[in-house]
Amino acid sequence: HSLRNIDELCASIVRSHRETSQYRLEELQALRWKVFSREEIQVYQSKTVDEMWQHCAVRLTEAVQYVVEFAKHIPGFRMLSQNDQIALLKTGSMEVVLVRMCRFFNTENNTVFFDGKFAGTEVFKSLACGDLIAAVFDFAHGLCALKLTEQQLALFSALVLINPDRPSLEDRVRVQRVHRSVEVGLTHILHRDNHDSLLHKLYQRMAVLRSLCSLHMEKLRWFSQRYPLTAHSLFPPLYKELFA
Ligand SMILES: CCS(=O)(=O)c1ccc(CC(=O)Nc2nc(-c3ccccc3)c(C(=O)c3ccccc3CC(C)C)s2)cc1
Repeated sequence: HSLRNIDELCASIVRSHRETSQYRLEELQALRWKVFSREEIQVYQSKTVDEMWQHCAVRLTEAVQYVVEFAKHIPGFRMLSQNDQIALLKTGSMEVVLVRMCRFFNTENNTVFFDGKFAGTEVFKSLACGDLIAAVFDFAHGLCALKLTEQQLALFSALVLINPDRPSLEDRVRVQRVHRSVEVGLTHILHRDNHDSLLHKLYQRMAVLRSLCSLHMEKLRWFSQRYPLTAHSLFPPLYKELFA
């Protein structure tokens, strides 16, 4: 790995992250105190379980579509086979959405940017999966505490996505090679930022991420069994393709 290659790899991943975030950090910062009124919260809480799940699935699918775009611009990712790209996105896209949440989570009032304003956990009450929402908020809190820069977040997102341990990969060795180059990039960035201790903490967060995503899949299975019509006909196709 010549230093030039590593710098080029980092630059392209950071550029891809910036171009595939629906909102710039400044925009989210400017909206931080725009929270839902009691009446608006009441409207969310009076939705039925399947209406609220459908509403979240649409939002999540939109966030996942941007993650797919992010992946496509990562140099090593494009070189992988179609099947391996899908296999990595199937399990990794939700994890990257959760990692990106540290951009749109306000730790001061425990709210997340959702539907144009910042929402507390009470907004998601009608989802009937308080444990998933509490776990997602806790995870976002923990990640925000690491105060990642956009560059560190971009490299960490790529590292989470290009995971050679995913099931049903055809060319695991090739994924390992790309994973290692991204890891060298992240280590390089953290060293340059004089924050070497962060890598170990980020690996600990990755373990929490996996359990959070399996909790999400478990809830999705519960939901699809209880509301088969909504899950099969009204969920966005990409959501079904990736999560069902
Ligand atoms: C990510 C790029 S960005 O420009 O920063 C950006 C761009 C756009 C937005 C707006 C946005 O889509 N916010 C969403 N919030 C949540 C959410 C909802 C419940 C709690 C915590 C966050 C969404 C979800 O549906 C979600 C996300 C992760 C895990 C679980 C869920 C809900 C489950 C039940 C499907 S989508 C925010 C930020």
